[in-house]
Amino acid sequence: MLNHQDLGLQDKQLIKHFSYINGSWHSSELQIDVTNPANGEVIARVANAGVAETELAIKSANDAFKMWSSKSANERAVIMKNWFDLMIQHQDDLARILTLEQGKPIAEAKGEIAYGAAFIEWFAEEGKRIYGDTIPGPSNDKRIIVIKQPVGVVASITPWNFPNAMISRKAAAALAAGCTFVVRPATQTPLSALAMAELAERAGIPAGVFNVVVGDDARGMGEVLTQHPDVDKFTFTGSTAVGKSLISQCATSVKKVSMELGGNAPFIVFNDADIDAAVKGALMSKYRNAGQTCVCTNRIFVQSKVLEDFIEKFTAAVSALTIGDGLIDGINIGPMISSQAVEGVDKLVKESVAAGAKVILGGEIDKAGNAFYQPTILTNVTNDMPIASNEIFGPVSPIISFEDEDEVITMANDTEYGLAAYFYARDIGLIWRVAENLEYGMVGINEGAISNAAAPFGGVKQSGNGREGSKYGLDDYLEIKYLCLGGLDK
Ligand SMILES: NC(=O)C1=CN([C@@H]2O[C@H](COP(=O)(O)OP(=O)(O)OC[C@H]3O[C@@H](n4cnc5c(N)ncnc54)[C@H](OP(=O)(O)O)[C@@H]3O)[C@@H](O)[C@H]2O)C=CC1
Ligand SMILES: O=C(O)[C@H](O)CS(=O)(=O)O
Repeated sequence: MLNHQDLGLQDKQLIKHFSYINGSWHSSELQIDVTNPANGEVIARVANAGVAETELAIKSANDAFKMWSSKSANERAVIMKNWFDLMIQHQDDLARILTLEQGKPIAEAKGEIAYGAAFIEWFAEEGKRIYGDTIPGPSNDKRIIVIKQPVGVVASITPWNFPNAMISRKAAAALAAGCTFVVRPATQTPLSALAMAELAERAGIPAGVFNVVVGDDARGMGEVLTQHPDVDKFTFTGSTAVGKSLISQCATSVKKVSMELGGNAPFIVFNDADIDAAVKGALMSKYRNAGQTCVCTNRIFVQSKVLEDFIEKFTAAVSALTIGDGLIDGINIGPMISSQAVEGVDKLVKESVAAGAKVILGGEIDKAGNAFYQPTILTNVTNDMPIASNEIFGPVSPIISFEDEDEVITMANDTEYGLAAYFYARDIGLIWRVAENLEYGMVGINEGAISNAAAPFGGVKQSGNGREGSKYGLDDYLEIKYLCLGGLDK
């Protein structure tokens, strides 16, 4: 196992080994090996918390709720701004920790830290704008008043692919609303979450307000987080399959729920598109994080007149991508999260080739190691092939040709998912018709990178419910209370 000196951090105190509960580090036997997916090296060992620690974290959050929610929005904003400043100040170390445990290229990891911190900055300010209403009543002896109040204790479970930003996207809104927060991060990537807790403590976030419980008993800890009577809201980011199970667990106590789940994004190139811009957008939306994002392009639809031109230019661009250890400057494609994930992607490719798809680039596990999959392009793909009907979650571009607008909208919508979609066109009538007819929560028009703190991130159909980021992102952490003030005519 590497010791802290080998991790190359400026601030070695950012590597934490124990869950953070009620403002203290809960020591117990170090049982979970955190490994670098690029080489399988153990970079740290962390304590394996479980149900008991999860219950303690919920109790701590519940005990802290009155204190935190009674602070003014300004008071909370000052503390959150400290947290934002510390995240930015330690951006390089946080990015290095992230790449070491998750694998993404260091430039992307730095981008994730800035993206994650942006939610803290955004919601520190947004918390000051939690407005209520007065509504003209049915008679002059009454007044109708609406106030908004924090829902209470928020529990969350987050995935490995964005181990910093998926936590801050939730915690920032929760804390700004006056809620307290418990997160159980993915077992493979706990270090980013624990580093966030270290900086939260330094920022002055009071004990019990932000808690991180790390453990490999996902199911047992999840049952507590979704069913404990002191949890008022549950929020999850991860696969649709797990999300469905968690929603049903929340039903037992009718908890507020928000879900950011899987996707199957279409990327449509129309005949009148700027092909160079479309190639750039497809590269960004497909190969970010080695294709391991829920908003990654999953199917590329190209209209027949521009098919050959697009394939030629896109193939040249993908061929230029470099694959290797994410810590090496200039690497575009790091390892996937595990060799098992690589095998899953390779299986989809091989099954689709057997069904008639053609590999024109890549299509194999890379010589860099068993967690590396070559940036791949398949042509002659149909919408019913495994590579098109499944969420790939890997660096593979299936290209499907089409003739007309109605045909491609039908194919693009033919999925249970509805998270992100993208298309490139210039005719304004076409743009409006396609934007309105795509059944997705987010649509990139002549743009392949659409995620930012100001925008409402979320999906429809089986990609989830609720929105994260933007002014809408607070709604999931607030309750509306109606006050009827009567007897005013005396
Ligand atoms: N919509 C969005 O914003 C996002 C969606 N996703 C989707 O998630 C999938 C890939 O991410 P991945 O992490 O593999 O997804 P998973 O759903 O397998 O895991 C997500 C989290 O849920 C935990 N978990 C798994 N099973 C259970 C359970 N039965 N009870 C409680 N918790 C559980 C995992 O813990 P552990 O790690 O210990 O297994 C992890 O922390 C893809 O479908 C992707 O689209 C991912 C990121 C963002
Ligand atoms: O987990 C994910 O896939 C993220 O939500 C994608 S993004 O927010 O970084 O675009």
